[in-house]
Amino acid sequence: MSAFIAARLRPSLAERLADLAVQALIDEADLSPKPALVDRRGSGAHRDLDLRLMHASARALWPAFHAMADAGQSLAELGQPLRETIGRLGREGEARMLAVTGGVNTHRGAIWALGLLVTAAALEPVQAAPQQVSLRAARLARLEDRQMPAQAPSHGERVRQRYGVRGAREEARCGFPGALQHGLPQLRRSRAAGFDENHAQLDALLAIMAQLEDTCVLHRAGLEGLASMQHGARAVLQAGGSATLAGRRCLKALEHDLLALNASPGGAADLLAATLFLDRLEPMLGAPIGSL
Ligand SMILES: CC(C)(COP(=O)(O)OP(=O)(O)OC[C@H]1O[C@@H](n2cnc3c(N)ncnc32)[C@H](O)[C@@H]1O)[C@@H](O)C(=O)NCCC(=O)NCCS
Ligand SMILES: Nc1ncnc2c1ncn2[C@@H]1O[C@H](COP(=O)(O)OP(=O)(O)OP(=O)(O)O)[C@@H](O)[C@H]1O
Repeated sequence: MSAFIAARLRPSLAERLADLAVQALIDEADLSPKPALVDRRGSGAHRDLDLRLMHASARALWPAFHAMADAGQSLAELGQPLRETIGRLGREGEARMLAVTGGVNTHRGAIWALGLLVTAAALEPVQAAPQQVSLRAARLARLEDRQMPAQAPSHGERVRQRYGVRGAREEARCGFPGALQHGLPQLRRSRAAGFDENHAQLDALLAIMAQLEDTCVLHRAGLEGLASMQHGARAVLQAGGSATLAGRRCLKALEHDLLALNASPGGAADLLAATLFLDRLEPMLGAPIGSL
């Protein structure tokens, strides 16, 4: 193969970042057994979601992530034009998601979190450590999007007003502490303890759930649901994590409690996808191009 053809077959940076984001969404959806969320076993607490829909939605978002990465590279400056461009691309991504799912919200929070992270990664791919990328994503999230159309209050908006919690916007503006301070450290601790990747990822999800003010849970199950999620997740980790017999017993109890309350930790699931993206980003960018 000539060097010219080989160069044309290499995936671009934007393509690799979109691949990584979509893969993080697919892996998050597939991870099982997640308490009350869509996974390989079923739909959890959801009546309008299933695994096939989550996969179709994740794949349909590839062009949106690609366009955000492209914008990061071409505008090349962390400022208002980039913020407003990715705001528009994020809304177009949501519209595409809704078209593919027949109006069901499969990935609203995930488009927001991963969209910011993909853009932040594309801006300065040589500074790809989780801390560096999430800091740039936070700076983007803190900029106002003046083009944002007025909308009816979202579930998150209503919950924020009712309970005074922070929600998805603030989580991003603070640099995704759920992923950086809880998900990622737990993922790496569980791997270091010798647990397999599936259990390490489940433990990472539980570490996020143990402290997050998840507006999905608050919307469906109020403060009682939030307390159940946080205490139940903490109990699994304190029992030794999802790989141990005692931990698995607690995980079953947690799922039982969440299903009884119709609560589903969708925000924590989004932050697990963000955790997986950040965990894989630096190794992927350091690898020779085309090796993904
Ligand atoms: C910020 C978003 C998520 C809206 O948030 P809001 O809380 O108002 O809406 P809503 O309740 O519909 O969805 C929030 C979603 O975030 C996730 N979530 C819930 N709680 C949390 C939390 N504490 N932390 C992080 N994510 C959470 C859940 O998946 C939930 O479904 C987003 O849709 C948005 O405003 N996008 C605008 C387009 C944009 O600017 N995009 C930028 C580049 S992607
Ligand atoms: N595996 C998963 N299972 C369920 N939800 C998930 C999963 N992964 C991520 N999520 C997130 O959860 C959110 C969907 O939750 P939910 O259906 O409670 O939201 P909603 O549309 O606000 O509420 P409702 O469907 O109760 O009216 C999505 O924004 C999505 O990003």
